[in-house]
Amino acid sequence: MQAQHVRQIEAEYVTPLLGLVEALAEGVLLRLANGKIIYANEAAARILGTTRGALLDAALPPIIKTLLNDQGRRMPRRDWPDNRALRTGERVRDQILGLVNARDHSVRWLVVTCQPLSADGAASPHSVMISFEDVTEVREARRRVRYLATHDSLTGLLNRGAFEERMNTALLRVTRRGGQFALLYIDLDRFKAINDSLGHTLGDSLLQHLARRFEKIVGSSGQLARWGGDEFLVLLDDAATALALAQRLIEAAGEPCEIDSLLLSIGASIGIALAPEHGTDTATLLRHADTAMYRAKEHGRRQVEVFNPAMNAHLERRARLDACLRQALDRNELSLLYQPVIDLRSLEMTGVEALLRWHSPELGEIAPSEFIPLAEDSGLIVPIGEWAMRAVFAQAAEWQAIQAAQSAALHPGDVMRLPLRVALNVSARQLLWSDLANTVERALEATGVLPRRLEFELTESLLLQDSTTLARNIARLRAMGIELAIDDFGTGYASLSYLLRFPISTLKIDQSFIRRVPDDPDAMSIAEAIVAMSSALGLRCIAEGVETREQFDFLRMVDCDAIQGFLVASPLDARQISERLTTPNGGRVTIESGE
Ligand SMILES: Nc1nc2c(ncn2[C@@H]2O[C@H](COP(=O)(O)OP(=O)(O)OP(=O)(O)O)[C@@H](O)[C@H]2O)c(=O)[nH]1
Repeated sequence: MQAQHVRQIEAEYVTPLLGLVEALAEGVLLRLANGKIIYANEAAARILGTTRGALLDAALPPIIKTLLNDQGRRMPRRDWPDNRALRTGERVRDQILGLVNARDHSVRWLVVTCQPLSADGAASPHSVMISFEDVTEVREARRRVRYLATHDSLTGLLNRGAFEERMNTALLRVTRRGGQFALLYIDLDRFKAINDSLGHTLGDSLLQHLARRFEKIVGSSGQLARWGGDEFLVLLDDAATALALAQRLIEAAGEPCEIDSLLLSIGASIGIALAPEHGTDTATLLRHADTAMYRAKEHGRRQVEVFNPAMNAHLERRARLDACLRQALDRNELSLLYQPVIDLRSLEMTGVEALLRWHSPELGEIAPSEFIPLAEDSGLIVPIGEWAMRAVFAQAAEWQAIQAAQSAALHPGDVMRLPLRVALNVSARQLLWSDLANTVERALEATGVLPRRLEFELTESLLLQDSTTLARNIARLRAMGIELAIDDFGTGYASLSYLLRFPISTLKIDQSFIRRVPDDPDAMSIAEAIVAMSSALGLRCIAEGVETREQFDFLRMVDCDAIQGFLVASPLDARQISERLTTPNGGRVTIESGE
C-alpha cells in the first residue's frame, strides 16, 4: 500500500517536476556531500560547455576547476558556494561567480544559488541543489556601459567624470591623512592649426597617438585623463616628480609621429597645481592648474609652470585687458605712431615704421608688448590688424601725395627725395588668415597708395611654418609689389633656407644686439655678420634700437643701410612726420658729435 502511494506521488508530482527542471533555462545540478554529481539538467551542460555524461561521470568534473569571485579573484575551494552550503547547512543565494574555462581560460559569469538538502533529523546535509544562470552577456554589457561612462571614446583614456572622482578620492586622502599630490594640466599648442590645415580626422589620430605616448610615460605613477579637446590631465601621487614628468610629456609630444605618411609633431604647455597647497577641492585645483598652463603658453609655449597665487592677479588683469580690448576698436582707443627709419649714408628719413598704441580710459596706456600677444591669442589681431592696415595705407597715401606735389614743384638742381617707405607689422595670425590678400587689395584700391611704398614686417618664427595659406599670402603680397621685411632678426632661428625661399627685401637686426654694442664683442660680431649676410643676399639691413653715438658709428663702420632708434628719432605722430617731409632739409637728422 505504501509502495503504491510512493509510486503515485512519483507519477503525479515528481515526474512532472523533473520534466519542468529539464526544461528550465537555468542550469540545475544535484551534488552529493562527497562531491559526486548525481543529476544535471540539459541547461547545466550547455552553460558549462560540456555534456551531461561528463558532468555525471566524475567526482569533480574537469570543467569546474577554477572559480572567480565578483571582483575577478580566484576563490579557494572551501569558499565555493556549494561547499559553503554543505558546510553551514544554509542556503547561498545569488552569488556571482566566474567559471574559468580550463582549455582557453575564457570566463563565463554565473549567478549561483545553492540549496542544501538534509534528511529529517540529520545533523548535516547529504547533498546540495545548485542552480545557476549565465549572465556573461549581461555582465559584459554592464562592463561596457561602465567603461563608456568613464572613458573618453576617442582615446580610451579616463574621461572628465571618472577623473574628477579619482581627484575627489585623492583629495579626501590628503586632507584626512596628509601628504600631497600634483595635478598636471596639459594643453597642446596650436592644435587648431593642425585641424584647420590637415583636417579633423588627422587631428583625431594625433590625439590618439599622443594619448598612447602619455600613457606610457605616466604608467602606474598616476592617472591620465582626456579632459576634452586637446587637453589632458594627470593626477600624480608623488608630487616631487611632477616637474620631471611634465618635461618628459612635453618632449614626447614634440617627437614626430607618422600619420598618413606625414610626420607631425606638436608642442604642449603644462600647468601644475599641488594639493593641498593650491586647493582642497577639484574645481579650485583645476582652475589653478589651468592658470599655470596659461602662463606657460604666455611664456612661449612648450613650457611647464607651477601655479603661484600671483598668477591669479595676472590672469585678472589679462581678463580685464581682454574685455577692454574687445571694445577698443569701436571706441576709437587705438592709434598709430610712426618711427622714422634713417638712411645711414644720407641721414635722410627714408621710411617709417607704424607702431600701434592703445590708450584705454579704464586702464591707461597699455604697452604693445602686453596687448598684441593678447590680441593674437584671442584672434582680435585680425580686426585690429585690418583697421591698422587701412589707417596706415591711408596715411601712406597722404605722404605719397605730399611727395608727388614736391616732385612736381622741383626746380633744376633740386635734390629729389626718396619715396617714403611705410612699414607695418603683420602678425602670424593675419598671415595665416586666408582672406588677407583680398583685404590688402581692397585697402590698396580704397586708398590709392602704391604698393612699393609699403613694407610688411614679419617675424622669423612665422616663416618657419609650413602652411600653404602663408605661402599663398606671401606670394600674392609680393605679386602686388609690397615689400617684406623680417623683424627682430637674429633672435630666432636665423635659418638661411627661408631667406632664400621667401622673397624678402629687408632684414631688421634685433635691438637686443644693438643695445649690447659696444660692450659685447659677440653681439657686435652677430650684428656685423647680419649686415654682411644682407649685403651678400642683396637685402636692405636696418638696425633697430639705436640709442648711442657709439652704436651709430659702429653701424656706419660695418656698412649697415639704415637705423631706427631714439638717437635719431622717437616715434612721432603722422602730423609730425608730414612736417618733417615738408621741411627744407627733408627731415634729414643731425647726429651730435660723440666727443
Ligand atoms: N581633431 C579634433 N579636434 C578637436 C577635438 N576637440 C576639440 N578639438 C579642436 O581642438 C582645438 C583646440 O584649440 P585651442 O586649445 O583652443 O587652441 P590651440 O590652437 O591649441 O592654441 P593654444 O592652446 O593657444 O596653443 C580647437 O580647434 C577644437 O576645435 C577632437 O575631438 N578632435
